[in-house]
Amino acid sequence: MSTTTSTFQTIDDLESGQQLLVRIDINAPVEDGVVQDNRRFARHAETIAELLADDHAVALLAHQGRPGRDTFISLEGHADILADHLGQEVAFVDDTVGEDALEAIGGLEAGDVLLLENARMCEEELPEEAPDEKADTEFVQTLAPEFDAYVNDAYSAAHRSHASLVGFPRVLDAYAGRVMESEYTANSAIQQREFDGLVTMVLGGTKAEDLIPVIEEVDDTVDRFCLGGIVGELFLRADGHDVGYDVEGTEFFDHQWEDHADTIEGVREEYGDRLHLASDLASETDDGERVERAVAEIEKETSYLDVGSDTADEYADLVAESEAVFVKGALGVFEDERFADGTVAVLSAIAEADCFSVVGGGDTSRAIPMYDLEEEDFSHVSVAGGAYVRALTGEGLVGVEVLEAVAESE
Ligand SMILES: Nc1ncnc2c1ncn2[C@@H]1O[C@H](COP(=O)(O)OP(=O)(O)OP(=O)(O)O)[C@@H](O)[C@H]1O
Ligand SMILES: O=C(O)[C@H](O)COP(=O)(O)O
Repeated sequence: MSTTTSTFQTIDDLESGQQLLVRIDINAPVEDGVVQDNRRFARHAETIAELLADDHAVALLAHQGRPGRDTFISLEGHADILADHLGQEVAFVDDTVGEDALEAIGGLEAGDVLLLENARMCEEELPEEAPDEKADTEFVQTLAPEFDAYVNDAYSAAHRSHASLVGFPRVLDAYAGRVMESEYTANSAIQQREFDGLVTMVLGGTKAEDLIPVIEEVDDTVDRFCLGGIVGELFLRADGHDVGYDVEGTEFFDHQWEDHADTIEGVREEYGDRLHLASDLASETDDGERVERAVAEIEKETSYLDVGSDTADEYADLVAESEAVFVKGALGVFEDERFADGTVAVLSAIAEADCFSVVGGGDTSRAIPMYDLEEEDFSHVSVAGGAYVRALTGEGLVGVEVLEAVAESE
């Protein structure tokens, strides 16, 4: 693998004993309102431990979910998971930028860690705007003076132009943490690789809006795309099948369809045989059993939770004959064993094949330990999802670009 030298300052360049604002990405699965551990916590704990060992006081900024979704919750439970990984207390304050937050930050001493409340609970965090506009927000202007420097360890969120990611590095001296550094190096190197054999991209999960632009951008380098999850159903809908519609209170499909239907149509026409869609899907019966149905016989008023076994076999065969396989997003709701077949079939085929492979996604990468697969059987398992596939296209990540701009101006 070729090496890529980072062009930002890292925590190696920090003087000891400072008051630091550290952006991490512990956006994680939520089950019944309770946050679940994923690989991101352990990875960020390593950066934090290193900072504490260097006598810094650390305030952590992070987000969880998106407003309006049931994964949009407080970070209180995240502090406990992080504390377990870190082996020390992580204080939590249910405020991000108000008086309580400022008081908690003011009380920090060397070796302390404080997690601030979900940054997306601040109105100014989310709208995607240019870094300078984000730097001008009250959010950034209020918090920044409390700190000596800013560390961004959130590579997996670096594709978002949000205040906590791009605003602070415009006003504070800024450094990359260890996760930012290692994911940047690994993902940039992957983008530069060339393959003689077949390259397959397996795309699933819930965030179709992140994947559709990627499908267009990597057009020349990927020989076939295997689609599942929400993005797969949206393509089936474009094919005229009765799936890819919101039913039973889901909010995955219709808004993404409204935004991307034209692009999906265009991609279908242009890519033809290179696009592989599910030929069967799995859902749950009233008795809680998994049942499969051929796509031709699909019913509109049903939630489909996995690809069916014919599709899983087909995708596994395509993986087996590939020289390189890139996975982003799960083919089904693998957290429920009944709907893990598609995801596990593809991951197992990769683990058994002699191919170069990358599996990305904060949620998706959890399937590897969950189904007793070995991380060593994959070339790279990224804690990043949207950011990793965007990096594959060669497009810059705004959160990385602002760090590079700081380094250039030094
Ligand atoms: N048919 C489906 N219906 C509902 N959820 C699905 C379906 N198929 C897959 N999923 C969900 O997709 C999730 C994983 O993909 P997703 O793109 O949302 O996140 P990710 O892998 O963490 O990537 P990122 O890091 O970009 O968030 C899994 O948690 C899985 O339950
Ligand atoms: O999980 C992720 O991919 C990042 O935390 C970004 O989250 P978002 O897709 O909700 O912006």
